[in-house]
Amino acid sequence: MIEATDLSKRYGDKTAVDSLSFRVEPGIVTGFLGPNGAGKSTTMRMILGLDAPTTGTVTVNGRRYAEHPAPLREIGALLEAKAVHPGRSARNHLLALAATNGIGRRRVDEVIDLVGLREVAGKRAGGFSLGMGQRLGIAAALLGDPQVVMLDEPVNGLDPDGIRWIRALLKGLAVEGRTVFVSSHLMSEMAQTAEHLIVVGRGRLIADVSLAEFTRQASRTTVRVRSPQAATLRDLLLGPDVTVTAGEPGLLEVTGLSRDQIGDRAAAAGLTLHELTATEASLEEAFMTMTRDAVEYHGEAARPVATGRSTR
Ligand SMILES: Nc1ncnc2c1ncn2[C@@H]1O[C@H](COP(=O)(O)OP(=O)(O)OP(=O)(O)O)[C@@H](O)[C@H]1O
Repeated sequence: MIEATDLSKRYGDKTAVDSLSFRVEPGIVTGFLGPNGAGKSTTMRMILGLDAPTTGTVTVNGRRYAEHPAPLREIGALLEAKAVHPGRSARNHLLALAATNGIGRRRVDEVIDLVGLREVAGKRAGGFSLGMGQRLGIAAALLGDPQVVMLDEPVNGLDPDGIRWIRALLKGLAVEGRTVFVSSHLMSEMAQTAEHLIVVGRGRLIADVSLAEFTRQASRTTVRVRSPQAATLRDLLLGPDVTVTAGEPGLLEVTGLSRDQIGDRAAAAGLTLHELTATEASLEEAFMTMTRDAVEYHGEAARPVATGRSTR
């Protein structure tokens, strides 16, 4: 388990992480989601003791990283920056890491097999593709057979095969009962991978919610209805929990009724429909709305982060 309590990090007058409190539970994949610059990498660096918090604490399995006698056995991490000697083979890189952490050679071969690098284990890591480099980084993270695995944007730049492989690996690690914490700035990616979401914006916690709950909240359906008798239809549909917005002539946008209910009511009243389309807000849209609100609340410096990511 990872537990952050009132965790903050300031660089000069820049607050990268702002009073974050959350728990990352074992047995599931938890997504750490936020737009670029939200403070995800900084938080992960503090979890690993690479950056000292300005205030607050963060523990891994009940202790700060540095207080663990063998931290690699508690938490394995892959941060964005790679630290592999390009002239060294994948196996030698892992052997060196294992030796300095009291881990046996057998485990090196195990992790090489686990990440599918057996055939290239003797080759120079400098010649590795991005995907192979990522696998090597994950092998290093798993070397100590840690209960907690943490990856910063692991699918960035990977091809679909690599992405599928990482998703399956993360889910497998969670099924084994491990704590799996993975960051991304893409809601669509987290929707495929994570069961729980911790969402941050401008260093602050915006949501700590299951994916199922997030999806339920996000998926408000709107039905587009086009009819030559739009005004009559509008009066027919309006009710206590129903909103009807009139757009261009003949077009209505309805929330609070399903597509079928609208079609049935129109048919019963003998009204003609030219279009009846249900549109669901995508998770990506819901995420952007959520982070944009938080970002705006915290001032104009954040605006480009939110608006710049708009897909529309
Ligand atoms: N060493 C540093 N000195 C000054 N500012 C920093 C430093 N490290 C991070 N920041 C700032 O803190 C904020 C959070 O950065 P961080 O890298 O943690 O965000 P992130 O959510 O990981 O973003 P990304 O998805 O782009 O990696 C950013 O505004 C960044 O510019």
